[in-house]
Amino acid sequence: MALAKEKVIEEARKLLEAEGIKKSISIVVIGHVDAGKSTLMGRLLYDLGRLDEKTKRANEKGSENIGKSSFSWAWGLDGTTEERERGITMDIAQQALMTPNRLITVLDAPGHKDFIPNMISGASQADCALLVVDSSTGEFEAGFQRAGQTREHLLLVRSLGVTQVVVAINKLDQVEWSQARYKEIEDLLKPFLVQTGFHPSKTTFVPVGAMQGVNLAGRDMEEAEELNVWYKGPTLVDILDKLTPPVRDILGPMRLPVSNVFKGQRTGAAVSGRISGGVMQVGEKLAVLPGEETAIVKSIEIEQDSVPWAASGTNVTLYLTAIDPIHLNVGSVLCPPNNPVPIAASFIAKLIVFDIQIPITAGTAVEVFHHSKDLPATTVKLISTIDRGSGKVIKKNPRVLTKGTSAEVQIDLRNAQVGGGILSSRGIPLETFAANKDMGRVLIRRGGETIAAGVVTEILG
Ligand SMILES: Nc1nc2c(ncn2[C@@H]2O[C@H](COP(=O)(O)OP(=O)(O)OP(=O)(O)O)[C@@H](O)[C@H]2O)c(=O)[nH]1
Repeated sequence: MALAKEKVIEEARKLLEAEGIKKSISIVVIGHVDAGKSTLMGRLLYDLGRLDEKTKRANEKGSENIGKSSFSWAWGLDGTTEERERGITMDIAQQALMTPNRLITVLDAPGHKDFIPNMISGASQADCALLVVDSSTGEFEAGFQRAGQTREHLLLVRSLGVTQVVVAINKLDQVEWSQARYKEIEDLLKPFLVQTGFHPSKTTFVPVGAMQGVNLAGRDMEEAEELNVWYKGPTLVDILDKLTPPVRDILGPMRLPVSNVFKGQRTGAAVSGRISGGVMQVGEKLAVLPGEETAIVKSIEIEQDSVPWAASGTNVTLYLTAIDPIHLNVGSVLCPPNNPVPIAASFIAKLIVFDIQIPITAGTAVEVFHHSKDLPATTVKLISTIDRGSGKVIKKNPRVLTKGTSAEVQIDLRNAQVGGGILSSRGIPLETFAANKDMGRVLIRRGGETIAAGVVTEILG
């Protein structure tokens, strides 16, 4: 028997307010190629008891066999997730970390070449970014200069509404744990972070050595001796444990943007994603947008546990009945049939333009990337350029948008059938950023390259 909605909301509220309960938060790991992202996460999983000895040893052996023993920690993330065992291909690897006060979902993008699109789907679900930088001589500079990914990733997560960032300054063992080098990198990054729109109070720096596990969960070890001479601050885990959790809008309408679809033979249709508003419960009927289909929630899983209901901010797997799995797609949105997400084909977005060579003009053919889906669109009208700091209009009706500009732009989806015809020409489920943060973030791409990112300010139709 399903509980009355009010009852579920009441229970959710009680649970959220309860003392001692772990607050959930999602982080996306970003940084230049080879900065040590996977090593850091693999080692952290191990230190926090999420990677067992057997897997660790198998990874060491496996990576040694192919002559890449220095990558053994990264294998903890890249090879053996539960999802892989179930034979599911994922856009982004998800891992859960447990710190004393936080349940942290880590969104890590596997693969190198097509990294940016994967990172984007991670970033569009994240509350916080963990930026890993390589402190070795020349390497930080390489990652930070124009073509390096450090700047681009930071700009991207910020323009998608992520406001908190933790910067792990890694590989300090390569520079003899030099405090001066640590300070130098911090001093170079700080002004850039402010300029990108991160408030200094939401920015934390931490020195680490991911490979040796120095200052991740602790630094009570021989390898940390040199660091301990000058660093008395928190460990990475201490910092993660104090991240500000997202405000959960449990009273708002329920929205579940689908980030993965599983079509198991035994289990039937299942979807996963992070609830971005409201509450849902077993037995509830949900609309699957875009389209006319509905489904019934057969069961809800959080972290492999079956639960009767789930609230906004939680990553869930839903098993569904009364629907043909053919109607479930990555990018679909599940919501109550009586309070659906608007379907939009034309909207205004506030964008930040990336480091592009060819400027954006009115009429540029682009792709809108929203919740793991790419859709053909046109920048119909360049409304104004905006000062990033004050938010004031600098120029109305600009002729072109060049790199680094902030602007309001009208975007129309083009008449095209996409992704097996499921997302039709009539539009996509979209809301303004003010109504729902997760539903109101978009990326603009051109020829596979991300050229701008931002938030939806108005739905035109
Ligand atoms: N000396 C040293 N090497 C490290 C440290 N952390 C990572 N590495 C090495 O740096 C290399 C790259 O590490 P990865 O974890 O694969 O880096 P990544 O950022 O995930 O790389 P991509 O997935 O290619 O973007 C590996 O050879 C690691 O062993 C560290 O603290 N010290």
